[in-house]
Amino acid sequence: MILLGSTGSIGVNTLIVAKKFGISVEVLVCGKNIKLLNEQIKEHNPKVVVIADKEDISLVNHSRVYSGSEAILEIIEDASSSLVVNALVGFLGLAPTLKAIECNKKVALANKESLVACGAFIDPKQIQPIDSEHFGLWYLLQDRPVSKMIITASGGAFRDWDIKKLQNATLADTQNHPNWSMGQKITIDSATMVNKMFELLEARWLFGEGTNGVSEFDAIIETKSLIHALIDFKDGSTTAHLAHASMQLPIAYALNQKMDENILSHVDLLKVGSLEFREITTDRYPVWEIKKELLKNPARGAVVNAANEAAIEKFINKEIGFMDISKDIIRAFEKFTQLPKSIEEVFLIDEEVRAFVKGKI
Ligand SMILES: NC(=O)C1=CN([C@@H]2O[C@H](COP(=O)(O)OP(=O)(O)OC[C@H]3O[C@@H](n4cnc5c(N)ncnc54)[C@H](OP(=O)(O)O)[C@@H]3O)[C@@H](O)[C@H]2O)C=CC1
Ligand SMILES: CC(=O)[C@@H](O)[C@H](O)COP(=O)(O)O
Ligand SMILES: [Mn+2]
Repeated sequence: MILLGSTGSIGVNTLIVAKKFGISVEVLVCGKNIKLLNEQIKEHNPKVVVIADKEDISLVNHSRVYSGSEAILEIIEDASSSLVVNALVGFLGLAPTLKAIECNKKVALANKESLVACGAFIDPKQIQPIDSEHFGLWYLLQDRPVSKMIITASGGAFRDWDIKKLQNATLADTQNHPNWSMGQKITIDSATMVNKMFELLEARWLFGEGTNGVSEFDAIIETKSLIHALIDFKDGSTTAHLAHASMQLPIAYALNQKMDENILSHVDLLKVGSLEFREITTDRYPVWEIKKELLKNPARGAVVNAANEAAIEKFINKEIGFMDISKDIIRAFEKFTQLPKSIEEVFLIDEEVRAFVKGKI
């Protein structure tokens, strides 16, 4: 397989699962964590590696090392593996997703930003979702009419905070996720609830298309992250996908569709005792205000994604407070209303929205 983002949270879990199933690793791609990359090279013996910066090439213990985003695309084209696991973070993951699809490779997709920004131009048949909620929906889906798909949110780091204190929350505060251990950006997205908004879009692109496409999607908070997805069927039944909070189960299915062995221990409901559900409210999660409008026009995800990435950059640089991330997103959403008509337009909108949020236009 080709693994993009090998040193991240999903990347590391992917290598654990690949080892368990004896899946060979042809290409490793990462950013700046050369120390971990060197350990991965020793253990998985890839044929080629790609890193972010040219200056770091000499630090990598491998004879075939390339750098930069163009090199990622070239390697996807040249490599013989038919499976690309995309665990890059952010909009930079989109071009590799598109390249893998163009090369007719199967994409095991963790990089949700690909679908959020460009779902209108991606054929869901070429995607196997790694995101836990979409894996849950895929797992639950049967040949029966569905009335609604529901995904769950943990509520993020600030679900129990006094709302008045949220504006002054720090980057370190955002990283205290109650249930999952994940990369920095998605953990911020979880705290703003942008992650769940993105996941509604992801669900819409994956399951909302075609003649039997589902027309209603929503999210609720389940504080223990044991239920990941629910499906309301037209007949009045609701089914739920329960599993412990580990990405190894979705990854295992993405790498190996036939699963006849145990990956996780079962959830013991007697030990769990009780579950708590909460509504996602706009006072704590202001970005939820645009949910309805966004789901009506999911191609506007390109705007929301770009605004979110630019606002997060400002938050990390301490130029804005935590609640301003959502304000910036809403401001951009109100200003940019055009729908991209092509992939090229997605990239143009992305550039323009970033410039707007950063105050350059
Ligand atoms: N973590 C999770 O449980 C889940 C994550 N996702 C999604 O999966 C994706 C990855 O998330 P996660 O693993 O948490 O993120 P991380 O931040 O942990 O990992 C990101 C990976 O991308 C690499 N990377 C960053 N910039 C570059 C670059 N310029 N060139 C090459 N590689 C680069 C990083 O390399 P390095 O560290 O070496 O700089 C790292 O390997 C995100 O889209 C996220 O939303 C979805 C569901 C669950
Ligand atoms: C593991 C996974 O799929 C994440 O997307 C997770 O759902 C994030 O947690 P939140 O529910 O807090 O957004
Ligand atoms: Mn998720």
